[in-house]
Amino acid sequence: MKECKTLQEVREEIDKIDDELVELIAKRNRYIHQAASFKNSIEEVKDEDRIDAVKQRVRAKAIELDVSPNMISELFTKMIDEMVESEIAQFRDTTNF
Ligand SMILES: O=C(O)C(=O)C[C@]1(C(=O)O)C=C[C@@H](O)C=C1
Repeated sequence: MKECKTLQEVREEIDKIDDELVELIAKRNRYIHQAASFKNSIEEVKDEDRIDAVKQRVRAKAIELDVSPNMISELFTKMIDEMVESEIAQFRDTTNF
């Protein structure tokens, strides 16, 4: 990690990380759309067991990296909720459900 000399430099680094985060979320979203094509029902699209497993995994990762697990849980809950809705919309579009 870079040792910054000024607040301006810190903010430039934060901006770069924010761009990377958004790019990664967009990439995750594209995989969500691929996932829809492997599913045969709305129950499969909204797979509660898998959602729980994802959330548990990222909570454990947050603890390992010393980041608030509650913050990570909230971020992932919001992100997955939105992605499930968009996966359902895509599923309905492609299956005329
Ligand atoms: O793993 C899947 O089946 C996905 O579609 C991905 C994902 C996720 O966002 O992680 C989204 C919807 C599912 O309900 C479960 C998990």
